[in-house]
Amino acid sequence: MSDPLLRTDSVTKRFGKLTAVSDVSLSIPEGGISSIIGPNGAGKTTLFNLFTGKHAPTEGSIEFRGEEIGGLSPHEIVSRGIVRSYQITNFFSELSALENVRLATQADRTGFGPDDFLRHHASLSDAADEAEAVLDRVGLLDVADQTAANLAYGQRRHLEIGIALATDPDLLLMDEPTAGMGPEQTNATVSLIEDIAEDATVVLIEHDMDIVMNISERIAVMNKGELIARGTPAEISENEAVQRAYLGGE
Ligand SMILES: Nc1ncnc2c1ncn2[C@@H]1O[C@H](COP(=O)(O)OP(=O)(O)OP(=O)(O)O)[C@@H](O)[C@H]1O
Repeated sequence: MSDPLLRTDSVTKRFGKLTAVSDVSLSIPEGGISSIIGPNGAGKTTLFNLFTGKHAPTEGSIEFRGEEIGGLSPHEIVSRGIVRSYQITNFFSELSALENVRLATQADRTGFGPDDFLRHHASLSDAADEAEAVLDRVGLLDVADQTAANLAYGQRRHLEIGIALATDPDLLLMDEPTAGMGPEQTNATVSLIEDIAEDATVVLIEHDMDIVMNISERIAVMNKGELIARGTPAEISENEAVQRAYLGGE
C-alpha cells in the first residue's frame, strides 16, 4: 500500500485539564473522501485545528507526505497544500464573488521572491482566468459580479469552497459543508465535493449520516477525544462501539 497522505501518531491536544484529542493515530490515504464523525465535543474540530496549524499538538506527531507538520504555522501548512474550507464565512463581503476567488488565486501564485515579482504582471491575467474556471466549477459563474454579501446562503458556502480551491490544495478539509442547506443545495454541494475528490483528497467533518454513508470511502469515528473506530461505511454502521457512542452510552 502507498504511504498515507496525512498521518497522525498518538496525537494529543489538551486545553488545561481537558483532553480534547487523546492519543489519536490515524492515516488518511491519498485521494477520495474520508469523513470524521462523532458526537458533539468528540474532538473533530480540534483535530482539524491541529491539521491546519491553528493549534500545536500537546504530544504526538502529524505528518503530511512523510514530513512533520505538527506545530507549523497556518501559513506554512497552507503552502504545503493543506487548505480548510470554513463553516463560518471567510470572504470579503464587499468584493464580488470573482474578486474574492481572484485574490485567493493570486495569493497562491504570487510569492515574495524577485522572480515572483517579475512574473507578477503575467500571473495576474492568468489568475483572472483561473478564478473564472474556479467559479464555474463551484456553480457561481453567473453570479461572478455580485458582491459576496448579496449571494444566497448556499452560494456563499460554495464561494468559500471556491476560495479554498483557488489555492489548488492537495488536501481539502471541509467542516460541515452542507450545514444549513436545503435538500437541493445539499445535493449540489455533495456533487461538488465528489467532483473535487477526483483530483484532491477530501476530509469531511459531517453530522448528516446519510451524506457520510453515501459519500465516504472511509470513516473515522471519534468520541470524547478518542478515535473509537475506523472503517468503510458498512463497517462503521455495524460497529457496536459507534452505536453506543451515538446513543450516549459510552
Ligand atoms: N480552544 C479551546 N479551548 C478550550 N477547550 C476547547 C477549545 N477548543 C475545543 N475545546 C474543547 O474540546 C472539546 C472538543 O471540542 P471540538 O470542538 O473539537 O469537538 P467537535 O467534535 O468538533 O464537536 P462539535 O461536533 O460539537 O463541533 C470540547 O469539550 C471543547 O469544549
